[in-house]
Amino acid sequence: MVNNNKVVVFMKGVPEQPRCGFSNAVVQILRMHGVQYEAHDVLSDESLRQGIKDFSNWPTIPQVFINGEFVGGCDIMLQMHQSGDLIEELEKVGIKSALLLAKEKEDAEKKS
Ligand SMILES: N[C@@H](CCC(=O)N[C@@H](CS)C(=O)NCC(=O)O)C(=O)O
Ligand code: FES
Repeated sequence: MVNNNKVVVFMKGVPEQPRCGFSNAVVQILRMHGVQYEAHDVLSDESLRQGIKDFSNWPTIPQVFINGEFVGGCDIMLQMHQSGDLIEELEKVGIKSALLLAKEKEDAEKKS
């Protein structure tokens, strides 16, 4: 499952309707960066809810995987967003963040 897409998210609810503030925060961060991802609702599958915790050895939901590797939950994603590390991690797997694109556009306009 974690290899189905470059970015895979295990969350409570669905991206269109998150059912927890922590899951909602991850959805909002990924939206800001314009990232396409696959999401799984652990509330609709109790075995997935426990299974993903055992798999990543991380006790809570949400969980974000990039290129099959566990990256973190809400706090880590927020930290990576604020530090700029998220842009770098996405770039490593060939995803260009929408925030980076916007910044490049702005810089180009300043020059011209
Ligand atoms: N500090 C966590 C917040 C997430 C969290 O605390 N999740 C709790 C409440 S939604 C959780 O998953 N508890 C276990 C469960 O509901 O299965 C993070 O950075 O992701
Ligand atoms: S469902 Fe209550 S804090 Fe996430």
